[in-house]
Amino acid sequence: MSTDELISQIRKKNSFLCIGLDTDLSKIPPHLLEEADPIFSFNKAIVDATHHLCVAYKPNTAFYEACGIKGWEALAQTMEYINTKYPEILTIADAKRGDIGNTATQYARAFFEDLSFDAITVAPYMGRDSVEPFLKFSDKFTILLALTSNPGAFDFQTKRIEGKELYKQVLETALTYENSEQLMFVVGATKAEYLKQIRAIVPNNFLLVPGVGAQGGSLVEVCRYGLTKDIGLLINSSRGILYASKGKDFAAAAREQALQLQKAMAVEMDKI
Ligand SMILES: O=C(O)c1cc(=O)[nH]c(=O)n1[C@@H]1O[C@H](COP(=O)(O)O)[C@@H](O)[C@H]1O
Repeated sequence: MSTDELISQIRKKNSFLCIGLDTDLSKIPPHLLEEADPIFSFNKAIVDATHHLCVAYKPNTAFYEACGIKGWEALAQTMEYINTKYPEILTIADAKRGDIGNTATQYARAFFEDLSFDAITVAPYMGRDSVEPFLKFSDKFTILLALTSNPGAFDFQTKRIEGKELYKQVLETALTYENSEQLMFVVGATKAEYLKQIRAIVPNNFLLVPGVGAQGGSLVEVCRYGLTKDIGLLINSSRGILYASKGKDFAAAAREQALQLQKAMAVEMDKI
């Protein structure tokens, strides 16, 4: 998927919502546990109930890997379902990979070729040769962690090295990578006050912003400095949507939560 196609989907749906498919067997409605593949059944119901309100789905691979082969199969089935039934929707593998070049190439093949994801989250710590193998896939996005939503973000990311915060150096250096126009950056919604400075460094790249809802980030605050004339934002919510109800109405409850976020996004888009 190209950036232009993503922007056109956002304008069509009046939404820049990304729904995180962090499917946790201990949190899904108990009646689904009787099904042959509870993870896929849950994801299918969530996707069918919310696809018109969002432009991206982001399965976090940890939740699938934790279930072994069955989890991996459920992830593959979920991807096949979304890509077949809703091909216009961006799919993000939240895998947070990062390794030396030849290994990075295998990660890229696993998620872009085998599972047909449109994008993957990548940790920048190992530098250029660990990121560029992902960027070689021309129709795919590589989403680099810049300033994350968790408290531990202050351990390293905001520390100054030679006078400049590490997350700023990540942004600036990543822009020198080959095919950097295919980069997006992760900025936590809990760090909204940093967005003005971040936008000054990366005015054009999309930002993936997790941390609204369960982690306490504010959508309005994120939009204040993050939104650009070409939108430039994907705001993610996982638990706040997926687990709105543990009853048989879980998909309708998820749709309602997604609708509230979509409506708030439409208001923000009207301001630009
Ligand atoms: O890369 C991510 O998606 C990510 C980066 C970050 O800084 N913070 C963060 O919460 N995430 C992911 O975004 C999702 C947030 O989930 P909720 O807090 O339930 O909405 C989880 O899958 C996290 O792993």
